[in-house]
Amino acid sequence: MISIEHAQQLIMDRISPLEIENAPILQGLNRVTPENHISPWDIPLVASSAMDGYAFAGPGLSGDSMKVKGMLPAGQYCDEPILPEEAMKIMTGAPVPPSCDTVVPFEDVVVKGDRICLSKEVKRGANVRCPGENVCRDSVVIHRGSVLRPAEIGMLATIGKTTVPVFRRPKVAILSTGDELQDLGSTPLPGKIINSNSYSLATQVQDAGGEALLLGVSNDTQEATCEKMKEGLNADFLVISGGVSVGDRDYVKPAIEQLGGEILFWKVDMKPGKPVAFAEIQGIPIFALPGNPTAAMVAFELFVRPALLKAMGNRRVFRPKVIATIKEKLINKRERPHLVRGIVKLLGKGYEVSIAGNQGSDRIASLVEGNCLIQIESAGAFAPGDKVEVMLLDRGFEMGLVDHDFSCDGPKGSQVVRAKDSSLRFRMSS
Ligand SMILES: Nc1nc2c(c(=O)[nH]1)N[C@H]1C(S)=C(S)[C@@H](COP(=O)(O)OP(=O)(O)OC[C@H]3O[C@@H](n4cnc5c(N)ncnc54)[C@H](O)[C@@H]3O)O[C@H]1N2
Ligand code: MOO
Repeated sequence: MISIEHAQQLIMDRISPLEIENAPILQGLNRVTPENHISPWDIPLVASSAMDGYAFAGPGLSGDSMKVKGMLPAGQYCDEPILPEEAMKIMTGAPVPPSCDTVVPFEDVVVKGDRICLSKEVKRGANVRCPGENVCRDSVVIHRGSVLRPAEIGMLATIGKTTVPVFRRPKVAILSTGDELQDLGSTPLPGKIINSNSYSLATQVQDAGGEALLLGVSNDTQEATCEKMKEGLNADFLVISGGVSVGDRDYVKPAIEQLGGEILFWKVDMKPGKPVAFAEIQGIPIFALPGNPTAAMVAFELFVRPALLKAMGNRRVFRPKVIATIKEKLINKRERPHLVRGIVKLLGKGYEVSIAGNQGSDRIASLVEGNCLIQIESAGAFAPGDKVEVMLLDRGFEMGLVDHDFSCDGPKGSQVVRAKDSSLRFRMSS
């Protein structure tokens, strides 16, 4: 059994960034660009007004009077000379006429017929944006390796780009294994359950920026598992859930071997998620995650998400961690480090974390209610008030915006009930 960190290292060593493609800028969001982007022009291109007001040749003294020659809206250029003791009415963003260098806002003049009178002193150059002041021609405005957020997309548009080179999104095939699985849209028969992992894992892929391809379910035979896995080898990654432990019908490892794959590790010293395996078949990275829904999602967070982010050119691939004050006692009597699902809140005095209900590896409710993982080593113990490191799973919480409060009243006619083990409260219509 290897450590989480060692497993992550082995994975990262095997993942290289995918090819680069030119995407329309609207499809560049949250992706990484491998190139520096240089502005072909100055912004503003010519000196322009920062205020709605009057342009004139400055400076101006309080009481100075000027004749207003006309009006310049944004988008119109005027090279007509403006003489001393003359001014041009000008709107924000309009080019300042070449014979002017100063703008006085409307608020600082008194208008008398076709003349204005300055009500205070105006320094030369006031309220004028110089050429290149915002963006300088030939300067790098976005550096290679940047993640394109809305601000970067806006900057690309500012410098006239319609497309942007970005790393390709990985195609990630998702396969669930197990005779007990029924398709979504049916009601589970005794002994059966709905295949939920395909959907949680597919959306984790999407959330990371990848493209999920659902392969459906393979039955618990080695032949069926091999057949379905072969389909997944057309993708960039294959993520499998279930069938990777030591049960009589756990065929994922034998199927990988039958397909000539190399298993790089199996079993990580962690709970949930111990029986996770990482392999390669024909150069395609294969993640075999445990079937337990929470174990599968936690293992995805730790191992698959960073790999997908690296493939998309990201330098920061691991979730951020913060120090939080724990509200309850937490003890790990197990032999494995435990990744406890928690609820972290950003309060005025910093982060505070509580435990998200029952921590069974099957309890997806702990991830519905929770938004972070608290790692506690084997035989570790935290007392209320201790500072603990928590991994934020959720972007709202990176900014401390979301408050998971399940106690609010539901719609009229509904009542709040608790799941049997009180890990989650939810609403039921009466
Ligand atoms: N004797 C041992 N038994 C088990 C061990 C062990 O070390 N020795 N490890 C346990 C741990 S830890 C885990 S985790 C599970 C993982 O087992 P598998 O990966 O082989 O998963 P399955 O047995 O196929 O399923 C486990 C559980 O998850 C449910 N499941 C499976 N697929 C889905 C799906 N697509 N959607 C929703 N739920 C799913 C499945 O019905 C089982 O209840 O093994 C322990 N056993
Ligand atoms: O490690 Mo398992 O993942 O306990 O459920």
